[in-house]
Amino acid sequence: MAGASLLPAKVLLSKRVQDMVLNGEEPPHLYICRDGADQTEEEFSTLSSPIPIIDLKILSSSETNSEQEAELQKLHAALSSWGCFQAIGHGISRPFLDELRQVGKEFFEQPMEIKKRYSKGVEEFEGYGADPVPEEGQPLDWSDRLFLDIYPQHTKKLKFWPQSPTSFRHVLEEYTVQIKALTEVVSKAMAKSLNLEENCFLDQFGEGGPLQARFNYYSPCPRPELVLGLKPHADGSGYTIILQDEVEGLQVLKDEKWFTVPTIPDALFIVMGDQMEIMSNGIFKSPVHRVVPNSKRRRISVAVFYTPEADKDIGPELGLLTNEGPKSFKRVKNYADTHWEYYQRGERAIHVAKLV
Ligand SMILES: O=C(O)CCC(=O)C(=O)O
Ligand SMILES: [Fe+2]
Repeated sequence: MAGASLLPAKVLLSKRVQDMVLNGEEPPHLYICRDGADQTEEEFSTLSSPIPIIDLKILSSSETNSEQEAELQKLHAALSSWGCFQAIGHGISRPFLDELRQVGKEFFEQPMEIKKRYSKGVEEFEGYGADPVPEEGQPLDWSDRLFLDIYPQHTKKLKFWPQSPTSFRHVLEEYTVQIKALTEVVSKAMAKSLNLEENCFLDQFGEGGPLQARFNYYSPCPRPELVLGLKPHADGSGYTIILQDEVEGLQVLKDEKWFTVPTIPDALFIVMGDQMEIMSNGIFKSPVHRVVPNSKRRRISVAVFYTPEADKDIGPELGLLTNEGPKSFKRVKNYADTHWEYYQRGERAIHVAKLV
């Protein structure tokens, strides 16, 4: 144990957190990033309620009525203050969401030798493992992941797609179809909430705007106050759609306080990434969020990142640029790569696109 805690990041990241927990190991030093002195558990739970809930069913109807107008205003308010919302009425059935949670759980709960068939290299993104080695001095996340490119079709690398549980591939393919449809509804609603032409964001993403899925497995931690399941960050995506299980852990930073995202079984949590903040000229916020571990229960989530096509220039929608609201961001390309460089250092990247 004592020896294990001095291992370098590269070696630690070639081990799975899940294995350390099964072996009864305490977090090695490179995972330790907190002294347990931030907000208490009680404070988190009392702050858990105000994250807005938006009914996408109301927003997906093509005819505009007063109910839709009110929901669009709610969406606009949610994204300009929180940068995130709980989506209900999204049309993906509860039994299907349960199936996705189930195949994710079954994958991680298999013996290590089966999971290792889908292993990534420590410097790679795709496959089973942990994030690539961060820069020196950066803490490691108390979690394991399975990261997969899921759309467009030609980007899929099936060697990383689990064959067990046997329904994994089929369920993820079906989820991809449903999420792709959802991105259309959400992107159009966001445009309408800003009084823009409804396809404007979809055009910026491009038809081939990639979708990438990350199955996150947060093992319980014997010293939860010392580590994080996922360090504080804002996403580099356009936006991210997160399916949680019944265990809380995701928190969003607002007004310098951490708010726990409640678990709602049939809701999808949608959080803006930096590229949506840029495209909305800063009206929508890309919030910092993190995952705190639990001492007893494991938590699973499935995050799908929706990102503009890599080579496409994106920038603030012209319809938002007025004398009162001058251009706040320049046009950028391949922002996800820049975001990653900064993420590795524990920093945000959005300033690179900012016009002062
Ligand atoms: O596990 C979660 O709920 C959040 C995941 C997340 O923020 C991410 O993968 O970027
Ligand atoms: Fe995130």
